[in-house]
Amino acid sequence: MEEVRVIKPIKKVGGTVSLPGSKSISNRALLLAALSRGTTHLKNLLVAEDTDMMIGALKELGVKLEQHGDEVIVQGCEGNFPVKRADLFLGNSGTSMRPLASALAFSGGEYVLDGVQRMRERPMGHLVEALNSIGAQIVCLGEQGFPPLKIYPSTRITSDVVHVKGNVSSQFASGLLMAAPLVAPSQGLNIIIDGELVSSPYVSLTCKLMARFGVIVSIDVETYVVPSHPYISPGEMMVEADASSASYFLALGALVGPLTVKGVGRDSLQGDAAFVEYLAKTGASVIRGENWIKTAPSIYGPKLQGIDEDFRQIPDAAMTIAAIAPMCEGPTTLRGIASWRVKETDRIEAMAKELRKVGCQITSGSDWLRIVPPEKLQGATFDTYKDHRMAMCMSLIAAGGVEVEIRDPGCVAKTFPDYFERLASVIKE
Ligand SMILES: O=C(O)C1=C[C@@H](OP(=O)(O)O)[C@@H](O)[C@H](O)C1
Ligand SMILES: C=C(OP(=O)(O)O)C(=O)O
Repeated sequence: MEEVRVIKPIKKVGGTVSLPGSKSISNRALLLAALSRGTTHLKNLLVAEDTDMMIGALKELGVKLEQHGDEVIVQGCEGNFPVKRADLFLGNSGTSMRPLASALAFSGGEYVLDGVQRMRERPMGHLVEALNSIGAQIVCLGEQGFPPLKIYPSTRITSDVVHVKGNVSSQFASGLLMAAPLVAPSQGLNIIIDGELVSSPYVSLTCKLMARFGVIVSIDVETYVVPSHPYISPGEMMVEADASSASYFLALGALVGPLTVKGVGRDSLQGDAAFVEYLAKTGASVIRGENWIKTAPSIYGPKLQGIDEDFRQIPDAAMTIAAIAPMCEGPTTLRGIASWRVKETDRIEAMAKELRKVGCQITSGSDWLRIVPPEKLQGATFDTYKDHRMAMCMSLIAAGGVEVEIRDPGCVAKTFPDYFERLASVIKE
């Protein structure tokens, strides 16, 4: 029988919650540590499915890596992976698939990169085209433009300029950036992002982390100039808490708080830390410290207000805004969310379907979603589409004072295995 998690109506939350490490930082740090000269000691690393995928792949590639819970010690191999032939299974982890494809493209080995069925439906075409345009030899073994990928040995970059499209996933640009310093020609590699760049804070995050490993990228409008330079391990690195995971608790604080999250704050490297700026527009009270954020209900009225905003910079945390929309006064419109359609599931479709169950009126288009809250919220049993964020988002509906059931709650393991336990720990009534 399929497992279901029942969440009783949540009337009040309180206290402080600490959160697991950032997925985006953890997977970048693991790869950069492997590409580095020297040993890196990573602390507060996320321990979840997505980081298991990256760690498993690096081990298969012969990287020496020791893990003790959320601490990992990586012996860098300077990009010269000891294992030259391997089949890598990367689950549904975009932050493993796209960066590893790039890092292995010029490593002189022969590799197959594959994942679960949904990963086979998530686009890779722009990245494969970009890599092949500068001398990589990558073919898509199934449908063109999608995994599984076969990487044939190549070591030589044939140009100092590469173009990559930015409108589908920023992970293509991030992958190219991280791979570039070890294979760039002596004058450097110019990575030009063509067209709009979605999820741009993740590319800034990539550059900031590359800098921690000794490589400085210079940016001139849409051109990223990456020097030919080895990565040097910073020795030790502390991973900050995951800002996307924080969004569920920050939303709860705004609905029935106050609640404080620890480990992410004003000085965060992550784009999703800006989630609270959108939350504040609903009228929620937000206070930020260096590495903590506290939210509480609005001081202006009994309900938060629906908002109409462009969310292309924070696609993951944007889902949390959609999830609280049924409890807001007036409609909420999310724009700039086309990338939702190619993530763990088609998140626009999934969100529309599930929010209708609680009585919302929903309209949507290729890159937008409009949610009109019901007069009276209904409890529901939610499907989660093997999407960790659908499960976490739908749990928030209980803060509207109704009982909810979450099907396949275990899918949160992708980025937040003990989400429901941490949720239970902040519920006061
Ligand atoms: O680079 C990253 O760490 C990520 C980039 C975003 O993806 P897209 O760039 O595909 O929107 C985000 O949704 C994903 O969870 C993590
Ligand atoms: C889109 C996501 O993941 P991925 O890193 O697989 O792209 C996500 O975590 O919401």
